Amino acid sequence: MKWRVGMGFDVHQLASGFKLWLGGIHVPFEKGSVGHSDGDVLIHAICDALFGAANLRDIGFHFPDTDPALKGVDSKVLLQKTMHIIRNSGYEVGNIDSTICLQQPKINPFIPKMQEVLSSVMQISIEDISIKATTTEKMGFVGRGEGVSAYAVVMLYK
Ligand SMILES: Nc1ccn([C@@H]2O[C@H](COP(=O)(O)O)[C@@H](O)[C@H]2O)c(=O)n1
Ligand SMILES: C[C@@]1(CO)OP(=O)(O)OP(=O)(O)OC[C@H]1O
Repeated sequence: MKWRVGMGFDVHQLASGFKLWLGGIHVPFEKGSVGHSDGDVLIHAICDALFGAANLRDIGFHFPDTDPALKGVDSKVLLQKTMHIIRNSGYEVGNIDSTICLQQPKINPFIPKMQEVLSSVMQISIEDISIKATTTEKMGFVGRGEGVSAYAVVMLYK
């Protein structure tokens, strides 16, 4: 069996008047993520980790932020399309580990639902999807509440 690792990282600005989408679910908060899409930073990091592991460029290559058809798109649709590309290349997902960097709100209570939604979209087991969270102890752009970032690591096999 051939195993390949990939990593993904993404950042989105947080601003009032936008919804906070994370891991495919809406997290109630006074600010939301700004993006060409719905700004789901965790899904974007996972897509980049998947593309990276398969050496298939990145999310912006496949889904350009200049494409008017993608304005406001649900990132779950992008993840579904990404999985299609990955499976068409002969790969299956081993497991995912990820970390969301967000000063507030606390997202631990939402993680089981995110795992459930991502499992359904990606057609992989919940047990293979790890989601963690950290603040940055009030330092930097995340700590000041100006943005949210996410890291993801994916193992693929074929
Ligand atoms: N947005 C967040 C950030 C963190 N958590 C949880 O709190 C723990 C402590 O965070 P520190 O940044 O102070 O280390 C962290 O391990 C997470 O379990 C969270 O739920 N949501
Ligand atoms: C998802 C895409 C496409 O709608 O747009 P954004 O929501 O701006 O997200 P980003 O992670 O900056 O880049 C990937 C884009 O191509």
